[in-house]
Amino acid sequence: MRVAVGNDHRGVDAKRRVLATVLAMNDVPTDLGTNATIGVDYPDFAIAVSEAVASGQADRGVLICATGHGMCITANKVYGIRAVNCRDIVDAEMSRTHNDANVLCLSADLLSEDMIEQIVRKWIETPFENGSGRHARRNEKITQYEAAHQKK
Ligand SMILES: O=C(CO)[C@H](O)[C@H](O)[C@H](O)COP(=O)(O)O
Repeated sequence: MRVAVGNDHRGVDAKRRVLATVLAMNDVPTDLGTNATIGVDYPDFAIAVSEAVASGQADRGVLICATGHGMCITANKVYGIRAVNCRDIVDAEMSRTHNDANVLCLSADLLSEDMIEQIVRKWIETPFENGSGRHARRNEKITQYEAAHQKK
């Protein structure tokens, strides 16, 4: 699996753990930055990662900022992105089984690096469940709304 990874200045150390985790799972990470610890703007990196996923250059994306909120808000503006902010492995698992989430957002400030590794592992290894079609039907409703209201 190809995994695009991005972060703001608050997520540089946590991003290194994410990259190492993805590699250890024999998946292929791409670091879309930043490696700067001076203040940057999280939307720049959320958009880069989300567009990589939306265009098919990456299969999934992982984004890290102080809380994960700013990354998640931004990522969900990109057509086709289902981004979630996960704080534990139940969040990670259900966001895959029920929501088919394709971008994972993480808090660098509120999660330990060990917890980040556990979340990333669970989120990458968990397949979409479909749920006798009900999860796919709900995702399709989101996609239809998104397509109908897309502005050029
Ligand atoms: O969007 C966020 C918070 O909701 C992100 O966590 C950012 O990392 C955070 O806002 C950055 O804050 P800073 O004071 O500029 O370091």
